[in-house]
Amino acid sequence: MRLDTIVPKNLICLSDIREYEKEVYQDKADFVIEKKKDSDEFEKFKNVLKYYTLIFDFFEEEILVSDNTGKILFINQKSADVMGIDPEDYIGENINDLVDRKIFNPSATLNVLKERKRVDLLIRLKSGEQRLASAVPIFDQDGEMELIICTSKNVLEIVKLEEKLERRNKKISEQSEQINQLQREIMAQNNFISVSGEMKDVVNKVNKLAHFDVTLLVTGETGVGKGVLARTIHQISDRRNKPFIKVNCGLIPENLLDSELFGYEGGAFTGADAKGKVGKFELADGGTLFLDEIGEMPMSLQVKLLDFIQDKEFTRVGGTKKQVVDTRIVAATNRDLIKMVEKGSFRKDLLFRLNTVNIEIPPLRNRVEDIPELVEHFINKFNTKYMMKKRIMAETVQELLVYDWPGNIRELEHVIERMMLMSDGNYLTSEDFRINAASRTKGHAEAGRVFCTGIMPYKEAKRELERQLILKAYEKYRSTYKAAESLGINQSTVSKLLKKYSE
Ligand SMILES: Nc1ncnc2c1ncn2[C@@H]1O[C@H](COP(=O)(O)OP(=O)(O)OP(=O)(O)O)[C@@H](O)[C@H]1O
Repeated sequence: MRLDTIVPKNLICLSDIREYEKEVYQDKADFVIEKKKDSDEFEKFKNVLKYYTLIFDFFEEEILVSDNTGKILFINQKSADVMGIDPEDYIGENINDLVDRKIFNPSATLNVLKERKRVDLLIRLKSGEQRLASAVPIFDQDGEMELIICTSKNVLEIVKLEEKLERRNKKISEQSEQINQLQREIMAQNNFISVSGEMKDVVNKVNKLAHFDVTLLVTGETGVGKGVLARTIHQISDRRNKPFIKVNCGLIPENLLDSELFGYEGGAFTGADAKGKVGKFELADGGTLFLDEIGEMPMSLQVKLLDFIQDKEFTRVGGTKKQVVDTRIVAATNRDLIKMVEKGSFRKDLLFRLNTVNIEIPPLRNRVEDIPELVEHFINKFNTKYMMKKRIMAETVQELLVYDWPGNIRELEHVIERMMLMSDGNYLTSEDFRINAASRTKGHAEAGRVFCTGIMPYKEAKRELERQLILKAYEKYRSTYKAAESLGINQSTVSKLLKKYSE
């Protein structure tokens, strides 16, 4: 409700309102009624006046309104209390009188009268207390100054608030420094190397996202570090003291994956434990479930996973009761899930759910600045492991920088290990690299030959050949389907053998 719609038109300034109010309270209603005969309007006005007086008196801020000559029109209760005066004694007086009586000094209102613009200044009250006064001029339609509204507040309170704010900001920055420190320590503990700008961007993204309970999808070629990153995310997150459970969806045969992930009730199927079994989702309750090679997950389980992401509940195999767990999902893949959706082998709705936030780790060839530090890290690691004291020639590092690294960091790690084991001297040379680099071994594989270098029991040799073939194919493709295709066998055989030889 606007005041000017209620207040009779001839009562336009606050001094008139105050007068009007006086008339009301002094029972001189005749005068008012004579001014405006409509008694309904008068009643409405009386109420509005009452409300506005109440509202202004309720304000914590001190308010003093004067006209364009400095004549005081209105003083709210808080202002009167602070100045130690009775408003009635001063309504109609000039601001100068208050200044002369040293009720306060200087006056922001008097400054506005001179400057015709907003004035903020520190004033001192008779009590010696300081206040911050802000006075603003109000102009009419013709640009004439009509009113000056002056508000003032306790400086001490402002200072106290500022100090409080400063203390809080300091605490926040200390806390965020502690978080940064923790993040740096975790990265260091995990030997997570990120020298390049590309990897620094990844680390920044992880640091921002780790604390939010959002499902994450980590993508990148094989061996770029998706697994290490998933563990790092868990350790940075507030779930760090709860379990981190990893499941490689490509390593577990399709028919077992459901019960592995979601568990089963006693006697759910032939051969099942009579007591039932808790699945990985439950084991990871409160923590993180890392679903590696998510692209290998069968369609039937994709639906179940999608339901879980949406509702945080699932049913064990052979059960009917809904299990509710607080498990965060971090998934990873080196496959192109968009293409898989197009081909119909991955659910579009699941991809959308997983892809809410995607962290893409670039291949090593696109962030060669990381190579020298990674090389140093792996040399130290294998020196400790094999009790060696080997180092690398600068020119060898140069060669490592220009190599393509199709198997990324995992390949680099294996090449360094091979070089260290096979080299004769204490310095790894370019020759060592050329002999042990993956491109060399690739040559043999492409030739499709297997050499026997000695005699051993037939069964043992067959088993060893099978083990090497399966692990090599999987290491190269990181997909049981692709590995199966390259070996000319079916995917379930690859899954079964991988499980057998990975244990
Ligand atoms: N930033 C890094 N700093 C140090 N070591 C790393 C880094 N990233 C990866 N590694 C190392 O490289 C190897 C491969 O990493 P990881 O298994 O996480 O790769 P991945 O992308 O999950 O591979 P895949 O797709 O084949 O499962 C591991 O030994 C890991 O410790």
